[in-house]
Amino acid sequence: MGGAMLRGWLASGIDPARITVIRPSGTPIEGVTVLKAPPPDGEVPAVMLLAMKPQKLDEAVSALAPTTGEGTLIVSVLAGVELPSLAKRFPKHRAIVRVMPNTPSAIGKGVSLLHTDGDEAVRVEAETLVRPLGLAEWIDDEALFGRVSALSGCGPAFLFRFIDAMAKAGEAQGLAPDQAARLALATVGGAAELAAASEETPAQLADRVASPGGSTRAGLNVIDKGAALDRLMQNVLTASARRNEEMAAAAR
Ligand SMILES: NC(=O)C1=CN([C@@H]2O[C@H](COP(=O)(O)OP(=O)(O)OC[C@H]3O[C@@H](n4cnc5c(N)ncnc54)[C@H](OP(=O)(O)O)[C@@H]3O)[C@@H](O)[C@H]2O)C=CC1
Ligand SMILES: O=C(O)[C@@H]1CCC=N1
Repeated sequence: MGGAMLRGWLASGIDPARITVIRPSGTPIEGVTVLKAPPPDGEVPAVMLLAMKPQKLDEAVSALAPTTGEGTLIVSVLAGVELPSLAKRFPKHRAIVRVMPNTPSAIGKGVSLLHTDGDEAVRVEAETLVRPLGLAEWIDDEALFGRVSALSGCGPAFLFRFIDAMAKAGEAQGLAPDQAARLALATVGGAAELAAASEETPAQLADRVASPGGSTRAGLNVIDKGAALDRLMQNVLTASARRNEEMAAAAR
């Protein structure tokens, strides 16, 4: 996820000289400084973005926490790890902002949910930081932030599965796999762009495709029977929210 955000920032024209990536592997990234650990006499960072897995946070804290200062804005994308859990581990900070980004940030089409207990200046700074990555939305209730992280944070994975499922269904009707994959992907991409550009709701747009008594209605009837897709998505988000809460509890 950190790599996707970095790609988005670099593409938006941010000065790479301002960025240092700290990753244990030290795997280089073109254009930016990559270190395996913070330099012992390094500058206090203006912004520190935490993007390791929540399970790796405690391993990382001993090296990272001493490098922050009273002026450091800490931005965490760690799913489930709440502000008090971060503040306890990083006592020196100006403010802490939680961001739940998603991988389309890499192409400037991401969604970033934001949450902080900081002041208006902090909110402006955080929003300015993530704006080049796509849509930015504040969620002021931290419990809600955790519960809805799955919609946009995990959402790309759910949609990638949906694209695959459409392609597999096309294959089952006789299409070659590569052609089915192209058709499914272009259909989802085109439909998403149309919905974004339209003043009509997705439900209205679905009705526009469905000629009365036609083939789309026959397909929609399967999706709509017993609110099958609605119930599936509710179960999906509930499962992700439950896992998020488990990670929150572990970090507390
Ligand atoms: N994947 C996604 O779509 C999203 C992920 N997130 C959050 O992003 C975070 C990372 O997830 P994801 O990118 O999938 O995981 P990955 O395993 O792909 O990446 C984890 C990164 O953390 C680095 N890392 C591991 N240990 C340390 C350490 N001690 N100090 C500093 N960096 C370390 C790794 O470095 P190296 O490369 O050297 O191995 C790697 O770059 C998670 O907290 C997750 O909740 C949030 C929203 C969406
Ligand atoms: O799977 C995860 O836990 C992270 C959070 C959102 C997307 N990926």
